[in-house]
Amino acid sequence: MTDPIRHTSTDDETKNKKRKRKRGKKPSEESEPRNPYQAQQNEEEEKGEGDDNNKKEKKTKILKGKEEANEENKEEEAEGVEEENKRKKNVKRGGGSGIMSTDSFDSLNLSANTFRAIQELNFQYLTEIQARAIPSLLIGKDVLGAARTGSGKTLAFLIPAVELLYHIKFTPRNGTGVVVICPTRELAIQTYAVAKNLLKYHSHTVELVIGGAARRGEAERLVKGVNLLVATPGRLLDHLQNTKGFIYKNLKCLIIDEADRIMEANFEEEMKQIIKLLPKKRQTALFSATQTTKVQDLVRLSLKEYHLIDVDGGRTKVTNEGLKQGYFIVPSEERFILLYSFLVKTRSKKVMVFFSSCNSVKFHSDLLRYINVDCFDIHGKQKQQKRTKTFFDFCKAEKGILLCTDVAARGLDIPAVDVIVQFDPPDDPKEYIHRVGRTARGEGGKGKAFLFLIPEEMQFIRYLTAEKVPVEEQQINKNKLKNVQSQLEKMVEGNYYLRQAAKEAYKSYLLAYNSHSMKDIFNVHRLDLQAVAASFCFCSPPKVNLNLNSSASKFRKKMRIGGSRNGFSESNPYGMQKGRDEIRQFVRH
Ligand SMILES: Nc1ncnc2c1ncn2[C@@H]1O[C@H](COP(=O)(O)OP(=O)(O)OP(=O)(O)O)[C@@H](O)[C@H]1O
Repeated sequence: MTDPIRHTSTDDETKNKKRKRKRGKKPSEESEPRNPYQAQQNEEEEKGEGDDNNKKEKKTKILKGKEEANEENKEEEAEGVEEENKRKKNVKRGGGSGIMSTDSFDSLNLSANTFRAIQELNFQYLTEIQARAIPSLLIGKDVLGAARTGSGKTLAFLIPAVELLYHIKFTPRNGTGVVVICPTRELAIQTYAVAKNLLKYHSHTVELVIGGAARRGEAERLVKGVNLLVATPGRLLDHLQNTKGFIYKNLKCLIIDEADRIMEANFEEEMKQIIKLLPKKRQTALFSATQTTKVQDLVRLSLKEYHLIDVDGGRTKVTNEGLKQGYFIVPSEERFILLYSFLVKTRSKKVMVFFSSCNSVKFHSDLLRYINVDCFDIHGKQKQQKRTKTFFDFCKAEKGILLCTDVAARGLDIPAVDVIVQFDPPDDPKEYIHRVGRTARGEGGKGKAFLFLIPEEMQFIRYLTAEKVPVEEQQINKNKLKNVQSQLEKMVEGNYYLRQAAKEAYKSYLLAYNSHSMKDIFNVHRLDLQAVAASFCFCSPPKVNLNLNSSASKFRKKMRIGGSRNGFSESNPYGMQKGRDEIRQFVRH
């Protein structure tokens, strides 16, 4: 069969657009809280410090000489210093719009081995969250850390974790001293890679335990002694309960990344059990870009006296400076056509497209490939090996399209993503923030994000605005939309596999819609099924067994028990959160 809407790739761009992250520019002149472990540092470090001191002494002499020669400039300099101090005051405590602080890594007095690993990353200055969280964690405080996406939270908790292991001289015989819990396997893989890098010059052991991986190999490594363990909740609990010889009684520090996500319904129970099993006498750190009341539950459950570090409190917007955000109001039947036209236009870019279900990712990736739009796809129904390979391949790619579910919404630090498309809307504004946070990361990062909404969903913008997310409507140039609907319909009709995939995707779209947490906006009963079917390339709605009414009535019943029909109010702008009986995140329909 010939492809009716094949497009050529002869105009493939050759631009090499590797972007380097900008770094902080000015060194700090303020003295830093001293690392309490400093006195214990070993000979190797002392030698390093000795060299440093010599250099510092030399530098001071040169500066002194210069000062004497420039007596007359002193006044000007003093003014300059005052200006600089004012500027620093702003930047240091979040007054600036960037993410960097003026503190450098050498001000932290880290062990030579950690410092060397950081130097190799070419990082010189701390980000704001690092400048504020690391000193507190180094002195053993519990921390609840909030800072926008892409602002360096990973190092903010991993550096103190590594320093802790170093200073208490943990060896494999001591078992696990630090556990880091991440909500998704890919995020755990990424965090493990950063931890491994930081530990490069240390002798401590680091391991990863995640669902979908070979459990036995993990167990064997745990028994040998893993000092820093990165894990997803389910697999961690499994090992805590079932792996004999896994020593966790010496645990000194528990770190929970994406803390609000970790407390979503499908992890909450596991987290409670994990916390019950782990030693009570330990340090705990919770981090996320977004906080919810659920985080407060976790705080009560796991933190003692803690430092609340909210870097972005008081900002007028919660998303990154370099991020331009827009939304399209597009009728259901034109959604795929708009996406297709958009992806063809942005072929030279690195784009992530979010869907509400695994089946939808699967169908759309099959369909796009079929019409010669190459793409990656990642979702929870794939084997872990494939997921991991896709993740790394997309990380390495300079351009390309990744279709994904919210499994890729949190924490992933994929280099140089240009555009985020939310083809299906997120479950709430917080998930929106995490999705768009996959671009414009780090200091000076730039990117674009586009949200697709059907006219019935327009109210969602109100909730984004209330959460300080600046979005602007984008006009659709109808002349630029590819006129391929009838060809697509014929193509899907004529291909058994595509037709089946389309049917599954259509069904999953409706089920995901039905389980949306903001039901007053995303009401499945208001959808025009003919138009929805068209967006899945059907000329009329396919027959699928949904039983939406029964789930909807179950939902309504639950809400009545809760005492409120919709739960909307000023203080609860999303409504219906507490009583929701179906969790849409990571849907596996
Ligand atoms: N001090 C630093 N200087 C320069 N770049 C840094 C620094 N610290 C971290 N980065 C880089 O910034 C990027 C974002 O960091 P990270 O992934 O830790 O963000 P995050 O705050 O955890 O984001 P998210 O909320 O999305 O999980 C990474 O590529 C990281 O290597």
